[in-house]
Amino acid sequence: MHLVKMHGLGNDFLIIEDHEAQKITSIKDFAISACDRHFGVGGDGVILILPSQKADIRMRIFNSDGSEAEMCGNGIRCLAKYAYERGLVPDPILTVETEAGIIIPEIILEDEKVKSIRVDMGQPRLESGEIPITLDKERIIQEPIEILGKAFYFTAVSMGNPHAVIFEIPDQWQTYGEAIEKHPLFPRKTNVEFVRCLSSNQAEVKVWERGAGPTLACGTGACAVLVAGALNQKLNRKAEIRLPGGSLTIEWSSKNQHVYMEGPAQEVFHAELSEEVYELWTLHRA
Ligand SMILES: N[C@@H](CCC[C@H](N)C(=O)O)C(=O)O
Repeated sequence: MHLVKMHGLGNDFLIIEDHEAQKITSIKDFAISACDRHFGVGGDGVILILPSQKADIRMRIFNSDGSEAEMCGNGIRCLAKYAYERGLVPDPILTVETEAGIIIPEIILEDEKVKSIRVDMGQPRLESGEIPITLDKERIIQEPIEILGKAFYFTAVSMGNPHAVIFEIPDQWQTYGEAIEKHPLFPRKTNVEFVRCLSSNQAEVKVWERGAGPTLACGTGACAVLVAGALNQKLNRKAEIRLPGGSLTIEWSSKNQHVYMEGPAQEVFHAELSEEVYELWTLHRA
């Protein structure tokens, strides 16, 4: 099986095209084994590039625990670069069908090379039913929650996938992140962003991802931080979101309310997975 490893700010993915993906019997088991950093290839998730009836191509994203997510911001930049450079799409502006709807990445070229990818991420969803969250309130903005004996305030934003944004970075943020991910308030679990605003144009963020744990970056998470920051008058509608793996520029347009994310994507290596390894992984998971 042929796969390509890519990353967006250190948030890393195994990219697999449709004809190769058809060889996989259980994508959940495959994602767990392949993403293992010791016994597998290593990655935060697996991305499948599939044909689409509604857009140029379709993306499916599976976290390293095998769960499927609706959207992935860093992943869609990787997919866009992959698809453009291999001629899977004709134009630098492409449409991608995701479980969160149609998303539109635009390849930004410099000297005919891909410099960055700017993605129209669509409008954020703020209604509690759309997050989803089981609180009887229209929107969840600076809502108190007690986690492991500590009081937090969080703002809930969906970028197709759920995010809980907290304007504080506690020492034990990973422990709190894991507990919030699985809190019963979130029936589909949640990604968690811990934020320190450095100014109205810059924020530092630590991310605990649903289904993957701490990652070096999260594109949808950065978008959720900007939206939550603007809603709480902590950030302007355009800001640099600094993640452990690097920065993303995020803008929430006041014209169409769409969120735009710009950042890089990098190819790391190609791999051929032997039948022997695939069988070993299958046995290991059985
Ligand atoms: N890292 C991604 C988000 C991947 C999915 C997420 N873990 C979820 O389950 O929602 C990003 O860059 O957005």
